[in-house]
This record gives sequence, structure tokens and C-alpha cells, in this order.
Amino acid sequence: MPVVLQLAYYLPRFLQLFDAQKRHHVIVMTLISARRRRQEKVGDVIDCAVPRCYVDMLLSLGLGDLEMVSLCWEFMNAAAKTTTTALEWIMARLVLHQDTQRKLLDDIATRAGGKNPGTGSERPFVEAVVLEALRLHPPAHYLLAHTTDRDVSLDGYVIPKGSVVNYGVGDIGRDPTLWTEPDVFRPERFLEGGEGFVVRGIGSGGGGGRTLKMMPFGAGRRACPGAAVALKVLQSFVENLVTRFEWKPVGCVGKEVELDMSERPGLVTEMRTPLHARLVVRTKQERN
Ligand code: HEM
Repeated sequence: MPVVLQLAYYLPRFLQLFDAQKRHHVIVMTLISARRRRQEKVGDVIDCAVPRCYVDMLLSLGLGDLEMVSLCWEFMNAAAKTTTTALEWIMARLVLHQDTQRKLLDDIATRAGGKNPGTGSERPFVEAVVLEALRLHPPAHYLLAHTTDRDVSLDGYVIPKGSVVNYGVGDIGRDPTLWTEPDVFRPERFLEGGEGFVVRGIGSGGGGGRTLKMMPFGAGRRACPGAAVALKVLQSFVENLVTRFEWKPVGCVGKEVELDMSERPGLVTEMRTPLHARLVVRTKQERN
């Protein structure tokens, strides 16, 4: 296609993109300016009633507005879509596996009561549920592109300097040489004695020791800096959602609508059909 036609084809999209960027800039700058005014009024105090936030730290580095806006967007985009997508997959799994949902509720109740963990494992069952869902449904099926700064030798292959390297995160989690029955949702594999107990989800990128059995947050120096927050947030949301509501499939008893667990590939891999579930408020007795 001639260059002029190509430009004409992409121009409307570029204009839309510029417009979206302008709106993003205005929204984020409003928030940054509010923090700047506050700092001018009370100073960059650490031990005041309002805690020091990410923007305060950026301001203290003396960065320019454009750079701060870009960093804030990177954080917001990287944090929100990935975490909400992971939560949707986890809740879909709990709708599909009612036995796991009941076991989770029991484990939460026994732990809250200070009794021995219901699953007999030191790892809370909710953590196992979150990890198992991230293994099967990592929101990012590929990482951000990485590159080699020198020739690297790996398993007898040479990856030349300057190669663009990426990983099939989704495939690693379902590798049959690493996981038994990899397509089966079984959170118990992450409990003590299970093949996934070594996996921490963070640190070495989700591997456990030197073996990368899964890497939903990437690995190494450029691994997700929000992994620890994401895992805590997910566990807290799942615990609260399951304690307050019973999550059931839509439809009446015996005629439940089957969940569509297929994926919509993209930068973030979402559920092709967004989750629809029937929520029933749990009674106080059920919660305890
Ligand atoms: C379930 C939730 C999340 C998943 C699955 C996830 C996954 C990832 C992955 C795979 C990468 C690329 C790593 C690489 O290329 O090696 C990444 C990068 C990043 N994530 Fe997350 N993330 C999540 C939540 C968060 C949260 C909550 C934050 C912030 C609070 C965050 C901030 C970032 C940032 C800033 C980067 C870019 C790091 C860099 O370029 O060095 N993420 N994330």
C-alpha cells in the first residue's frame, strides 16, 4: 500500500490516540497538582495523618510533568487491568468448582477461629486458589519484550546479542513436564506436599528455587514490581467475596448456564464471555 494511503488509513486512529492521551494527561495532572499544592502547604512530611504516596515520591525526585504522568499511567494501567482480570478468572473458577468454594469457606472460618488450618497446610487455601488460577489463566500470556545485551548460551542454543526475547507464560503454566494433569484446576497442588508448594508467586518471578514452574509476574530484574501487592489484594478480595456471598452459576437448579471459560487473547487475556454469576448472601451461620 502506498505510504500516503497508509497514513490516510491510520490517521483517524492516531487522532483518537492523541485525544485519549490528552484526556489522560489532564486527569493525571489534576491529581499530581493536588499533591503538589498539598506539599507546598504542609511540606513533604512523612509522618503526618495523610500517608506519603507514590506521587509524593515522584515530586521529591524533581521529575518533569510529562515523565510523572507517564509513570503514573504505567502504574495504573499495569495494576488495574491485570488484577481485575485475574480476579474475574478466579471467581469464574469458584463458580465452576463449588467443592473448592466450600473448602475455601471452611478454611477461612477455621483460620479466623484460630483453629488448625482446615486444609492441614501452613499455606492458606485462598493463596493456593489464587496461585492455581494464575497458573491456568495468567492475565499476561506474554511478557514485555526483553533483549539480550550479549550472546547467551542456553540449553545448547546460542541466543545472539540484541535478540528480542519473550516467553510463553501461558504455556509454562500448563507444561505437562512440570505439572501433573496441567489442565485440571486443583489448588491442592499448591499445599504442603504438593508439586506447587515450592512456588511463591513472587521473588524469582513465581518459580520456587531455580525452577520456573510458572511466571505470571515475569522473572528477574524486570519482573512485575507490583506482584506482592497484587497477590495480597487478590487474596483479600476473594476471601471477602466468598465469605459474604455464595457464588453460583446463572440459571435455575438443574438448568444452570454453562460458563464459557475460553480466552480472548490480547495484551491482557480476558474471559471471552465476561463472568455472569448468581450471588446469594450468606447467612451468619454459614460464615462461621
Ligand atoms: C495479577 C496482577 C498482575 C499481573 C499478572 C502482573 C503481571 C506483570 C507482568 C507479566 C509484567 C512484565 C514483566 C516482564 O516483562 O518481565 C508486569 C510488569 C509491570 N507491572 Fe505488573 N502485574 C500485576 C499487577 C501489578 C500491580 C498491582 C502493579 C502496581 C501496583 C503492577 C505494576 C507493574 C509495572 C510498573 C510493570 C513494568 C515493570 C518494568 O517495566 O520494569 N503490576 N506485570
